[in-house]
Amino acid sequence: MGNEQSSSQKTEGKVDGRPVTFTLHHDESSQERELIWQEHETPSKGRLTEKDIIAALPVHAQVPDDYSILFVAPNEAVDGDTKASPVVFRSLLATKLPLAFIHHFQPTGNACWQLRADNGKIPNLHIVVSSGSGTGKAEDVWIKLLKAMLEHVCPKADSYALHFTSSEHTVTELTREVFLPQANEGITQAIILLSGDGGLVDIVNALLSSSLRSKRYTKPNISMLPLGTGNALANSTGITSDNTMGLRNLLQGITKPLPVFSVHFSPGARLLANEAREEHALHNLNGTATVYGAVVCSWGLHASLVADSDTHEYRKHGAERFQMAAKEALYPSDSSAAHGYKGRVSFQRPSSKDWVKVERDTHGYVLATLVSQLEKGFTISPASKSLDGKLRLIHFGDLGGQGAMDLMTQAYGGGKHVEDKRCGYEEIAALRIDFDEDDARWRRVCVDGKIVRVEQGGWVEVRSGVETVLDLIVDERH
Ligand SMILES: Nc1ncnc2c1ncn2[C@@H]1O[C@H](COP(=O)(O)OP(=O)(O)OP(=O)(O)O)[C@@H](O)[C@H]1O
Repeated sequence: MGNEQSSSQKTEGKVDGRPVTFTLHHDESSQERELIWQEHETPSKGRLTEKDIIAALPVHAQVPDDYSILFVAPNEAVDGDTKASPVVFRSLLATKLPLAFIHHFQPTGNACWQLRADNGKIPNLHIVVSSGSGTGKAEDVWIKLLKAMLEHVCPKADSYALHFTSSEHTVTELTREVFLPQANEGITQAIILLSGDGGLVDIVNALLSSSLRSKRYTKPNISMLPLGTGNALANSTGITSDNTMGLRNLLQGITKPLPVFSVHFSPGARLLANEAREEHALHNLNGTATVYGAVVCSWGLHASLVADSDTHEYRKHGAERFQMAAKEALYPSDSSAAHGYKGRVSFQRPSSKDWVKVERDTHGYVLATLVSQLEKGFTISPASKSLDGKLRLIHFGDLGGQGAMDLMTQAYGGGKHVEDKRCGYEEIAALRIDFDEDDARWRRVCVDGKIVRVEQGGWVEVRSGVETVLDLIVDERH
C-alpha cells in the first residue's frame, strides 16, 4: 500500500490546471487519509477526506501524471427532503498526486469496474432503481450520484438497461423475464441495485425458485447502493462505512459469492403483503412451501416489530421505525405485558444431525442470521464476518419488556448482549420452531423483512448451505 509509514507526504502538482502543493495526511490509528492542497497563485486551499473519496482513476496512458479524483460532496438541496440524495457526485483533475494517494484510491486490477469485461466479454449492465425502498431516495441518488458518475467515467456507456420499480413485484418479474433467462444462456450480467435488502432477496428468490437453471448458468454480480431502511447486508459488508453511498464499493470491490439459507414451512403458511391486507402462497419446493434468505429468519420480538412497523406511516421514520415498534411491543400502550411466545425451538450444530432442544416453552427472541448488523450500529451477531456463510442463532426467553430492552440496548452497544448469560448464541446448521400459539399474530416469521404467517400447530425449518446463485461486489479493504 505504498509509503504509508509517512504520516504526511507532499508533492508539487496541479488541480484542474492550477499549480498547487499537495499534502497527504495519513492518521495511522484511525486509518483515515486526508488530501489537502494549497494553490500557488491564490490563497485558496482544498481538502478531501477519505470517507468522501470514491476513486482515483488514470486519465490516459499518454498523460501518466493525470488522475481524475471522484468524490462526493454534501447535497445542499436536501433541506429536510427525505427523498433527496444526501450527497452529490463531484470530480477534479489532479496532476502529480502523492504516490500513496494513488496506491490507495486507484482500483486494483481485479476490481469490478474492469470485471465488467469478464473473460473478455462485456457483460450486460442493468441498473435497478427501487423507488419504494427506504424513504424513497433511490431516484435522486440515481440522478445526482450514479448517473453523474457513469457519465464521467465512461461517457460513451449508454449501453445499460435502466429499470425503475413500479410495484413490489417489479424486481421479481425482471429477474424471471431478464436476469434468469440471460444467466441461463451464459451471459455475464452486472446489476447495480439501488435498494435495501428486499430488492436483493427478491432476486435471490426468483433465481432459486426456478428449477430451470441451465448448465451454462452464469452468476450475475450485484453491486448494492444502500437505499433501504435497515440495509443489513450493506452494513455488514462495509458498504456503508464511507459517505459514497456504495460508489466506492462499486468501483473498488471484487466479486464474492452471496451465502443463502432456505426456510421451509408447514402447509398453509402464507406470505403477508400490503400491510397484511393480502396473503400469497409461497414457492413450492418438492411439496414444501419454501422461501430463501440472505440476512435473517426470526420469530418473537424481532419478527413482530418488523411486521408491525411495515406500514406507510412507520416507513416515513426510516430506521427509527424499528425502535419505535420495539418500544410498543415491549411496553404496550394498553399497559399489558410484553408477549411471551409459546413454542418448541431446536437446532442442529454444524456437522451434526442431532437436534438440540432449547429448554424453555416460552420465548422472547429467536433469530438466525448470516450477517453481523441488522441496521447501522445494531450488531446482532458480533462473530459474523462479511459473507462468511455461517448461520448463527441468537435466542432468549420471555424476560419481560425491561429484560428484552436491556439485551437490545447491549446489541446497539457493539453486540455485548451475546456475553449476557440470559442470551444464547452459537453457530448452527439448522433451526426448527414448532408453534404452540393460538393467535395468528404470534405465529409471524420474518425472512429478510418479509413476513410469513404459519398455520396453527405449524412449524418452520431454516437450513444453511444453499447453492449460491449470485455474487455480491464487496471492497474487502473495509
Ligand atoms: N415502486 C414501488 N411500489 C411499491 N412497492 C415497491 C416499489 N419499489 C419497491 N417496492 C417494494 O418495497 C420494498 C422495499 O424493500 P427494501 O428492502 O428494498 O427496502 P426497505 O424495506 O426499506 O429496506 P431494508 O430491507 O434494507 O430494511 C420491497 O418489498 C419492494 O418490492
